Amino acid sequence: MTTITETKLEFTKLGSRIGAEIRGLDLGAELSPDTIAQIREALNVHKALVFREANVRSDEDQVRFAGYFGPLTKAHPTVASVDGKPAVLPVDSENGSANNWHTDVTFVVNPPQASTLRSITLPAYGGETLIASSAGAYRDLPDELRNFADTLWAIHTNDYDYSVPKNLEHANAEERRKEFTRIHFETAHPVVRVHPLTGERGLFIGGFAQRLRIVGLSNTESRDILRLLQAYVTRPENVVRVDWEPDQLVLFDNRITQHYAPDNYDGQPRKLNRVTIAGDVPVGVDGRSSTAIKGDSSTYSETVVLH
Ligand SMILES: O=C(O)CCC(=O)C(=O)O
Ligand SMILES: [Fe+2]
Repeated sequence: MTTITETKLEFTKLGSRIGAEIRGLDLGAELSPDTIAQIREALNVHKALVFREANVRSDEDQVRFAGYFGPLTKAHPTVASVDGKPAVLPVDSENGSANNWHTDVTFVVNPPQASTLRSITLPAYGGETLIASSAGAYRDLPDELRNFADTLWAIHTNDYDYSVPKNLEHANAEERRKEFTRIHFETAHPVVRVHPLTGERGLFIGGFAQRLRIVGLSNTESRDILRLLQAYVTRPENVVRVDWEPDQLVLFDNRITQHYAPDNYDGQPRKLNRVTIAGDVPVGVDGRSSTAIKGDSSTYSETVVLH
């Protein structure tokens, strides 16, 4: 009888709280179920995984890789995909930079469980992606504040300009904004989300969380509370700064992280493609699930047929 010994993947940690990397894993080839299980396990622990020299050279490679972790979403609820590739969202500096802390697509009731980004065109300097552990942030809260956060709910909406170029001279800024908000979504999510695979708790807020659902609290007051909680997410200890190389893929757990793409490359071209894996409806510490207020996300969540 032959025993197949599977290789143990060696991820190197990039910090104590978030991030690990591996060099030379061939994502251009099919991965075995054991390898996929090891990657999922590493994702549960490290929350953001960097695959360098990954032999990931096409949208097909990226789509196949993302598909190992679950059905894919459409590229975006409102923004157009790469031509003929319904699951692939172009992330192009021509259209601005996501230089705002956010968790992907939290304005819908079932945001992606995980996101992948693949390098295509890189600037000579800058252009990193910062990824933060919202679990580290939750653990850092003083007890009283943590108990308070456990009780809170926030309204997330896309009617907010996080990805729109701030430079008004930018020719298509208004057009981009119209596309981004062409369907108006609003969803109530618990501020503290329990991760369905690990049970770990994290602050589930970010740029689309625009106000708290507390009767009698003004919008300004509720934003002040969100700002206070958000400051724990972006503490340097909770953040990994991922630099980009050609042929690189980054996979992050969108249920327990936020990210930010600094606009620090002086207008040089920068292109990545994004593919997201469909997610579950978040659940708070008391077991209650998120609820949609505005916007039908069912077409977004319809899974994309893979080729
Ligand atoms: O450009 C990046 O590094 C991240 C892009 C991003 O956050 C997004 O497209 O949602
Ligand atoms: Fe994003």
